[in-house]
Amino acid sequence: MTTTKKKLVLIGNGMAGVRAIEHLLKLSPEGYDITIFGSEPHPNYNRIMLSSVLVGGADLQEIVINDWEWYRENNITLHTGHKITKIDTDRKKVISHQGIEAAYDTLIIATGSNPFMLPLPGADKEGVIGFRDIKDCEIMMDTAKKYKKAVVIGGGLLGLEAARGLLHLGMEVHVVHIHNHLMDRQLDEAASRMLQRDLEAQGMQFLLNKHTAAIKGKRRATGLAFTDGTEVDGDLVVMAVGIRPNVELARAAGIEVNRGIVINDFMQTSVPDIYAVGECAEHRGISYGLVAPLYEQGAVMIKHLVGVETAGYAGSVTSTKLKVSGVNVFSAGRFADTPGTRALKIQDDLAGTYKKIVIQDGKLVGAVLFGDTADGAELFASIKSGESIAGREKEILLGISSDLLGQSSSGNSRLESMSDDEIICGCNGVSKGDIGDAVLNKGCNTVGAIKACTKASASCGGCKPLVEGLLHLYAGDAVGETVKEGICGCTTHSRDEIVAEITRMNLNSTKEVMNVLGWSNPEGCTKCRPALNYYLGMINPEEYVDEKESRITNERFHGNIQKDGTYSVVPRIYGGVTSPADLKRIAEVAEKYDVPMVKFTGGQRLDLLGVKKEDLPKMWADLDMPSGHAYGKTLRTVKTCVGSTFCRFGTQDAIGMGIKLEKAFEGLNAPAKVKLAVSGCPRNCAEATIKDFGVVAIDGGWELHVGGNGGVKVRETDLLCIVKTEDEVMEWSSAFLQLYRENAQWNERTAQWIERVGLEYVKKGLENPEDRLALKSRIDKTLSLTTDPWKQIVETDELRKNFEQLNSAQPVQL
Ligand SMILES: Cc1cc2nc3c(=O)[nH]c(=O)nc-3n(C[C@H](O)[C@H](O)[C@H](O)COP(=O)(O)OP(=O)(O)OC[C@H]3O[C@@H](n4cnc5c(N)ncnc54)[C@H](O)[C@@H]3O)c2cc1C
Ligand SMILES: NC(=O)c1ccc[n+]([C@@H]2O[C@H](COP(=O)([O-])OP(=O)(O)OC[C@H]3O[C@@H](n4cnc5c(N)ncnc54)[C@H](O)[C@@H]3O)[C@@H](O)[C@H]2O)c1
Ligand code: SF4
Ligand code: FES
Repeated sequence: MTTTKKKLVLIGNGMAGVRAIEHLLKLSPEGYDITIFGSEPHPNYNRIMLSSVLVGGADLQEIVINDWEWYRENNITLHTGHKITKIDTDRKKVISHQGIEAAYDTLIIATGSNPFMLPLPGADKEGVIGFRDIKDCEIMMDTAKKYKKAVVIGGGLLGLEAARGLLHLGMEVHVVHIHNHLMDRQLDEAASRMLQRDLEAQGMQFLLNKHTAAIKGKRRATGLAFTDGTEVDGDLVVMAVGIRPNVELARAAGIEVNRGIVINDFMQTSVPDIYAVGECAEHRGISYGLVAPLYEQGAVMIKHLVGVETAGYAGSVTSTKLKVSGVNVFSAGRFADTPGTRALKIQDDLAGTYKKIVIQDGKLVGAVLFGDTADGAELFASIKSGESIAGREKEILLGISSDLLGQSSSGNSRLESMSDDEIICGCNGVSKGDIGDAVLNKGCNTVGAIKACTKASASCGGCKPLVEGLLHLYAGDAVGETVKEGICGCTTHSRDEIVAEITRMNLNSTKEVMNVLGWSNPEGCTKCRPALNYYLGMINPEEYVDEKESRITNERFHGNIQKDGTYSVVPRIYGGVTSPADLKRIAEVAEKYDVPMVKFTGGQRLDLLGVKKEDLPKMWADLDMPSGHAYGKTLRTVKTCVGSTFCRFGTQDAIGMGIKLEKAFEGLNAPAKVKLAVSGCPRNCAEATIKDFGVVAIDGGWELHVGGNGGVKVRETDLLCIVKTEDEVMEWSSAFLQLYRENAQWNERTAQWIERVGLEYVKKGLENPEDRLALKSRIDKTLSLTTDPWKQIVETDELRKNFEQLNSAQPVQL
């Protein structure tokens, strides 16, 4: 007899909700039919890491916690970009704004928070944002390309991390704070002043004790006006003044709501079969805004749901660490001096360190650290344990980091006596047991390996001392050498070592490389898998079979995914020269498939935007034009000016040269995208001097320029050499691109590569004609094997079926 599974619906595809589902899958893998609705168009990602994305420490792909594959593998029905607008508690179903309905036996609400947007005059202007999601991050990155000045309102954790990111993006940043010291919710004044001084040294500017009265500007924000009559300029205003639990949906459904959705110790709301977890919930009067307590709530909730005996959730003590590089700040528990508490402080202005511990009834109840935060994890463990520190206060104040494996008052090592369930890494919900498993069963013998395997210490880094302590506890003498930086957390091998080993041992699959070179994470990650796939193809173009599944998402779909989940289709238009017939065909296809926007790109071609993924192969077939590879790490465009064909200044045929180059290099796999341009005279209308390879015609020849970039960090090219003939242009461009392909790191643009290795290195590599010809013959071999991906899919039944299967899955936007 088949038993029907219970239906579980989760509203909110964020950190707390999906973490709870992970627990459910462990405890009751077959018990529930799970449906998840998320209003963002992304799979579950690590919101914490948005701060790292802004400072270039991670890219959006790297912050995905569970990719689309995970949902599929676990038979979870996922609706991204679907906001639930109604919970019908009588009929036990939820309804999305697009009208999708899903019935539930159990409902979990995990809708998180909304940034609190100060209701100031002008708050609705363009350029006024919060900092909460990928969209906000993208707006900041885009704005920094066009504007120079940013103002952040709020000098808390979020505001300072946003400000650091904007500084990194090249903006001038003012932080406006309502109190007289920063991070007033986490730090006392002494620590806060030290923090301010260090952040000022990084270029951040502060306006303290300021009350914003209005946002200036007409359509777009241009700055702030304060109640004291002063003003500050800013083309971007980021509000980071706290968050508000997202409760409207629950309130409208008649669920009891206070500040957050009111829950009991098992995360049950006032309505039967409806739970709430995460920032949207309020437990014993507290709505938490950090992941560690939310993960704790989720674990208890799921045990309760599946009937595993558990104590109720009793609330959490929290700790925070500011994620700004070059500044170490830690705060935990009740850090303020209040009646009944005693505080011990030590401040070293020379070393720039500060430490305060707060004691009540012989127990540690709070701590603030600045400058040296190594003791943070241990202090936090002591606060949580509630152990007596009577008689040891000064010892603790003077430094207990060496005490990690020392004796606690109970006589056991504190780390040893922790239970396996205890969370070590709050940011990633990694327990002591998970770390033990990584060391004892998965061969991790360095902190880097544990990080790659479990994600412990991968976000704020605050737990690193505890992870180190546990590593020593479990591995003893087998602890590995201090880890040297590998290409990602899965390995300690550098790019050069990997390429050398692939060549030496003739390795020919990503799996083989990972096995042979002892990857700590046998599946690899989004950083190393595409890199290995590229290196293998670059070294062995004839034998290596490209692994589609190791490619970045856009390359798997042969189109750029847009923020609404649709795709863009950009056919190749060699040198920017088109014909009436091609234009007609593009227009017909655009009409036939209801393409919402047709746009000229900066690379002189047409972009059909907003294409449904199921229409892609049909459109490619109807267009019958090669892919423009607008999505890949490959040759993008060759921009040309009209050159001598029509322009009276032109000295050479720029169009002809450009088309020749584009036809030669289209489809070439490269470490990163590659853009070329050809100008017909030094007036340089094709902007060749901000391209990876730029060709500028001069009287009787061509200047060849390399390493330019026009993106976030504009870089003018370096002059490589001057040549006379078109054949020489082809020879030098081929040799240059192959040298770059063979030597650059994965994801490294030519501009970064040349800055790293130096122009002299490049010139040396190319100066000898024999070397040039050898490089050219290697690139020619690779180029002879390239095929047009659209055509291949259109014409090959099996590939088309594979694509359709990929298609029926969720899009991968990150
Ligand atoms: C930049 C930044 C840095 C941070 N750094 C840290 C840190 O270092 N350490 C730390 O502990 N915490 C940090 N946090 C806080 C942490 O990210 C949050 O506490 C955590 O993400 C909350 O998880 P949640 O699931 O409750 O909410 P969320 O992760 O916000 O998930 C809620 C999801 O529900 C969706 N949703 C809402 N309403 C609906 C609806 N009606 N229908 C469908 N979907 C809906 C939302 O779109 C969202 O995707 C940071 C937050 C930010 C923004
Ligand atoms: N490293 C981390 O742990 C981290 C990083 C980012 C965000 N977060 C979490 O995200 C959430 C949001 O962070 P947040 O910093 O916005 O919240 P917050 O409440 O911690 O800080 C907001 C700050 O803004 C100030 N403020 C309030 N009104 C103001 C006004 N009108 N003008 C100027 N300043 C004003 C407050 O004094 C406060 O210091 C929090 O839950 C936080 O814990 C954590
Ligand atoms: S670069 Fe020279 S040849 Fe080309 S369009 Fe400009 S002026 Fe004319
Ligand atoms: S606690 Fe933040 S990375 Fe572990």
